[in-house]
Amino acid sequence: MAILVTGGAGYIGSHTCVELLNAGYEIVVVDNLSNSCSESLRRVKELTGRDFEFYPINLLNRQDLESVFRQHRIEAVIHLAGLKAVGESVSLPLRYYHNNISGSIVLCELMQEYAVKKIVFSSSATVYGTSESVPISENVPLGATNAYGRTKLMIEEMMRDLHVSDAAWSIALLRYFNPIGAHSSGRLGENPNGIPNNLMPYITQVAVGELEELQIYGNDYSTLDGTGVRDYIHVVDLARGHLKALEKVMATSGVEAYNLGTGQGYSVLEMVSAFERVTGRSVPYKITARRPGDIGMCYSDPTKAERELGWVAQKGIDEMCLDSWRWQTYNPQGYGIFHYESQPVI
Ligand SMILES: NC(=O)c1ccc[n+]([C@@H]2O[C@H](COP(=O)([O-])OP(=O)(O)OC[C@H]3O[C@@H](n4cnc5c(N)ncnc54)[C@H](O)[C@@H]3O)[C@@H](O)[C@H]2O)c1
Ligand SMILES: O=c1ccn([C@@H]2O[C@H](COP(=O)(O)OP(=O)(O)O[C@H]3O[C@H](CO)[C@H](O)[C@H](O)[C@H]3O)[C@@H](O)[C@H]2O)c(=O)[nH]1
Repeated sequence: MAILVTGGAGYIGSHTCVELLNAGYEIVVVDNLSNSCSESLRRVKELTGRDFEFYPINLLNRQDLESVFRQHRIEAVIHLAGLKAVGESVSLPLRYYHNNISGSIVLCELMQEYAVKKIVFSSSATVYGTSESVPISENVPLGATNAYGRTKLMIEEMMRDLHVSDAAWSIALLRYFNPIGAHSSGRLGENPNGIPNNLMPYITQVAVGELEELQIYGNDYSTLDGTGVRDYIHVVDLARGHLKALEKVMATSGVEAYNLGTGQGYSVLEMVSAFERVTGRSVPYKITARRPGDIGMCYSDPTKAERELGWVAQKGIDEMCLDSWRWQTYNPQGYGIFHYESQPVI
């Protein structure tokens, strides 16, 4: 029996594969490499000393995906595959609805057909929309402010309806806060395409000299120093949260949402100074206008995950900064320029 990991070649997926393999699970990975490359999976194998099947397929291709269900006895699915760039989702909404929602529908249809009814889904704190009553717990009203966020909300709703239709479904909706950091080996990390949108990859690229300076989007929020506050979580802690959620969905049925965050908020300026302190590098910055759509403060109440999954984030901000920096310095070009067609078969 194996765990099917969709989007396993990506940032969070590759770290989750390492944790699954280290915990002794058999895995099967599917990923169309639209935002990743198979080098990450080669490194997952190297780091864990374990082998697994990888299928470079698109979830939207039902025949291809069905062949995976036919060839393997899948016990449960960890569904991370999806497009995630907020700005792009605003300009290309159909691409996001089609990829994320249709991909999830095809996956769930096949799961139903093959009687696999256990799934851990990558949702996001983005489903809390503009809610700023921190800390944010799972039961506050949901909303989304962009097409990407709406795909997450819709998939959550679709999965709830699946459980209404058949109580045997067992579903964990994991609402990630802000994943940063990298594997401590420096071999796996986030590999953004082009200029990063997110704070930590931008900071590391400034520190390494690839980008000139960080722009801090606004210092007039009602936070301790006026800059935006977020709940940064180490990607390895996040990956371990998937294992805890997996144990839960394997043991029970039902549908539950869980925040995966540390419960602690850090401002942009706090992040910059933590990074500078830990790495000894300076991060020049300038304060600019607020970024449209941003909120001032967002951090989790993670107590439900602790209570029901037995999961607590362990890694602090220093380790997050150091691991992000190690990844950046060891891999200045990320995984390099990889083209799916030219990849060796692994
Ligand atoms: N990184 C974050 O800040 C964050 C926050 C909240 C939620 N999430 C969600 O977590 C999941 C993983 O995020 P990530 O940061 O690892 O992103 P990522 O882009 O690194 O990984 C997603 C993977 O899914 C693959 N993929 C996309 N569409 C596919 C399709 N139709 N068929 C097969 N594979 C497909 C991509 O090639 C990529 O490898 C995503 O669903 C994302 O929306 C991420
Ligand atoms: O160059 C930058 C980048 C970011 N920021 C600031 O840094 C903080 C974090 O920004 P990120 O872009 O790293 O993260 P967000 O919280 O804006 O968004 C992320 O987390 C959300 C969930 O909370 C969604 O999942 C979303 O998809 C994901 O990108 C914000 O205050 C932002 O204004 C800057 O000042 N300069």
